[in-house]
Amino acid sequence: MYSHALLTPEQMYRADALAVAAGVSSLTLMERAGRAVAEEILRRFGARPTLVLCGPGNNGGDGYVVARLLRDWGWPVRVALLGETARLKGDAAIMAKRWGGPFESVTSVDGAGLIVDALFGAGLSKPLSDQIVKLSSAVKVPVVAIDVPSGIDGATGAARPAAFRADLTVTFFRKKPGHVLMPGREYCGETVVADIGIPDRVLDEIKPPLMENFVPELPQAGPNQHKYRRGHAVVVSGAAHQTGAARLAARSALRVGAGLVTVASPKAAMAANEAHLTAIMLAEADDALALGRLLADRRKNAVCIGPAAGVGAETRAKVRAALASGAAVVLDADALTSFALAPDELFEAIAETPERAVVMTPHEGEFARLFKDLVKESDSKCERAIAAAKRSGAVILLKGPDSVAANGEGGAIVNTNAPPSLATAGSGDVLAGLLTGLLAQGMEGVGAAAAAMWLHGAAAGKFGRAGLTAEDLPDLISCGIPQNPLL
Ligand SMILES: NC(=O)C1=CN([C@@H]2O[C@H](COP(=O)(O)OP(=O)(O)OC[C@H]3O[C@@H](n4cnc5c(N)ncnc54)[C@H](O)[C@@H]3O)[C@@H](O)[C@H]2O)[C@@H](O)CC1
Ligand SMILES: Nc1ncnc2c1ncn2[C@@H]1O[C@H](COP(=O)(O)OP(=O)(O)O)[C@@H](O)[C@H]1O
Ligand SMILES: [K+]
Repeated sequence: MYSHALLTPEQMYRADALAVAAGVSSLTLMERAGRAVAEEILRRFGARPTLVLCGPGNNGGDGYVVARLLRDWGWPVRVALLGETARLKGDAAIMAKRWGGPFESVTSVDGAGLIVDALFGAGLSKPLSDQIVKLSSAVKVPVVAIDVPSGIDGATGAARPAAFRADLTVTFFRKKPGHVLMPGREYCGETVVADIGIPDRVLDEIKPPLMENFVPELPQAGPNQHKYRRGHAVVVSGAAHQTGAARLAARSALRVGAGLVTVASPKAAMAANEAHLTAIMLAEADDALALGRLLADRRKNAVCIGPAAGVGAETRAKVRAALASGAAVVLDADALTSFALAPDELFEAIAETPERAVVMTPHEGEFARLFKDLVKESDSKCERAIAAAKRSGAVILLKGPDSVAANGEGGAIVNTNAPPSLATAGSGDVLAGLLTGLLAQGMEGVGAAAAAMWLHGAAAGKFGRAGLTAEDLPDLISCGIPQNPLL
């Protein structure tokens, strides 16, 4: 448990304090932190002139340890201090003394072949000064950041207002949200988590509600499996000239293991759908009433509405019919936009049957339409998704390079395996279909959302760097997952 937890800087301070209370000295933690960074440097770089930029707090303290060890191992090392040695306190002051070498002031990065960024870590409390911003943009050599690249907010991943661009970031015990949320993830380069001896059991007290996504445990078909036991997913088709999105979703639902999948089609779109469907079934549902009748068959236990559904009253009525059916519901794209002028109507309809799963899959634009006041940049993507889940009564899968799945209990999972090739038309439809197929197989809301995000990213990852189209994705989904690169 908690092996993929993300700790905010505050929770990390708590973990630190609990470890100290359990008998590990804070100076030992700092020594191990610095040693872990120095060892990672040694693994990747040959000896070269190294400049360690140290800030006024414990991040700087870790920096002195790195400087001392690299120097003792024969590297040419310089230390630059932001502030004065006389003002250093506690463990950082002790480690500065142990370094024992000269201190320069933080003015330039000239002459360095490697920069160790130990300016600010968890304690970043205000925006970087103009001088540091300038310095960060002047760096042309590899950067190894201690804990987080200076300027990145560990809680949100935001750059305040700029940050060092690291090739390698070494953090301790667990990652922070800022390591996985954008833009922080990009600024970190490769992120390594080092064990510095903080016992895992401190997490039983902290109970961190955020985590990084990981290889999902998927429903398994046993030898006595029967297609009706694997769920029946329904995907609502758009109008005659907008049927492709629903078929992408339907194909993905089938591929991910739903026993049966039916496309519920308007009468005028039946011919187009019929021409393209084979294993997937087709049923006519011309309006909300007909959709309600189709979903009255309780074996149809998960329904997806939104991909190219059309924006307006008809889609709103179909959403209400889906929500009233008792099946698990995935609301995507047009199903969300259709409620832009009256989001509370949607939330009230969801509240009528609180026991079944509803998952909404907005991208940032759709999110802003439904949750106008939850778009403040100062809030982390996790906080925004959690607030939206609490308000709407649905699981929120807020998409992007760092998709977040959140539930109303305050938990959130950040996905990190999605390559940028997924930014292609129709890939969201595939995600919605995967989610529907997993819900049909009985997965609960946030678990299904996390698994769908992971499968989606893994499928795209199997393709080359360019050329991926949404049509390729369903065929790249294999549920015998390859080894997770994150583990
Ligand atoms: N488990 C832990 O929590 C451990 C933490 N360690 C290190 O300790 C660090 C946290 O140390 P601190 O709490 O001292 O925090 P930092 O060293 O990150 O920064 C705090 C200091 O920087 C100043 N400051 C913050 N933002 C500034 C800005 N933009 N411009 C100028 N000054 C600014 C603050 O006033 C304070 O003096 C971690 O990032 C990590 O590197 C390690 O020593 C090992 C264990
Ligand atoms: N830069 C990116 N890196 C990784 N994944 C991305 C990126 N941009 C978009 N995605 C993913 O691609 C999908 C796009 O969905 P969406 O915005 O609904 O597009 P569409 O409506 O065209 O299908 C989402 O799952 C999103 O998380
Ligand atoms: K740093």
